Amino acid sequence: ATIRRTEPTAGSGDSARRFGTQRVLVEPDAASGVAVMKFKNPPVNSLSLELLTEFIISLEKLENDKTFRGVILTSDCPRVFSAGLDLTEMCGKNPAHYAEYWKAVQELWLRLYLSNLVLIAAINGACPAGGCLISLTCDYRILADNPKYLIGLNETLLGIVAPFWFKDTLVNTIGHRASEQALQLGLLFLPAEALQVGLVDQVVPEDQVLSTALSVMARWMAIPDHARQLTKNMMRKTTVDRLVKQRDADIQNFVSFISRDSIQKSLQMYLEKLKQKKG
Ligand SMILES: CCCCCCCC/C=C\CC(=O)SCCNC(=O)CCNC(=O)[C@H](O)C(C)(C)COP(=O)(O)OP(=O)(O)OC[C@H]1O[C@@H](n2cnc3c(N)ncnc32)[C@H](O)[C@@H]1OP(=O)(O)O
Repeated sequence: ATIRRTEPTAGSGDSARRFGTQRVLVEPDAASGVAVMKFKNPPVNSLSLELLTEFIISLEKLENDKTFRGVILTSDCPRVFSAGLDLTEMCGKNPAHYAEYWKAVQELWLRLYLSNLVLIAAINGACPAGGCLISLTCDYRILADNPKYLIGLNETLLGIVAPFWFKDTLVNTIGHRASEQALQLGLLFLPAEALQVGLVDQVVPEDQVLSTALSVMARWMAIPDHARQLTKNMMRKTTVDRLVKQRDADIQNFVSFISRDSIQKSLQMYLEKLKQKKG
């Protein structure tokens, strides 16, 4: 994928210190050691191969810069945090493309789930499927209180199956029984329900999502990094190792599953339904 980096804006002030790429804006605050990373892939921040690649690059840059200890993930697109994996990347393409795409999805998850940074999701919009997965990799989730901002792993509604590492990430967050129901039914939770089941940690008025994320971040950053990082590693490494051990097999499973005629038909019908919703 071609990556176009955004140039720093001329002049002084915050905008002058922004960096990032075309689809991932990074607003760094060196004084606090916190960066706000905003997805900007209109209209719905679907996780295209380009967005995944740019996300990985921006994250790596922040991980390697010792100035930064915390990152807030949020959306630059109104009303949507992320619509999840880009369905057009999984429809009508060839097996090599599916393999490349899935490898990028795995890579992002691996890097996020064991990131040394404190990651906080400031969920300012709808958050289905892959969008929910990204938020689940964070250390803390804050969701805007809006009945349109549904969150969950709704894969079964599309006729597809969340892979084991999506499932593991959910189970680690809300437990086995709640995950069993949520995954089989493809549940998309309202904010209050998401809070009740433990899918998010806080629900706040829409205009307070970012400020809440910044105050929560201060609390997490008060903990010595080495102790927090080792603890995070202890909690998450087994889950990550499961995928690392069978990464290639997982890609092969994805490619053969997604290439099935029946799955292609289901995805195409789902995309059609999304488009018809407007008309
Ligand atoms: C053995 C291993 C097997 C592994 C199997 C595969 C596992 C796959 C795992 C992951 C699953 C996913 O992440 S799949 C994606 C699931 N996502 C969704 O179901 C969300 C779909 N989108 C919506 O519900 C809505 O778009 C929204 C609530 C997010 C926003 O609604 P809004 O009304 O604001 O916008 P529109 O619906 O009008 O959409 C605008 C525009 O965007 C297109 N669109 C939406 N979502 C996607 C998407 N995920 N990918 C690609 N394109 C998407 C939509 O069609 C509209 O397009 P047009 O403007 O051209 O009409």
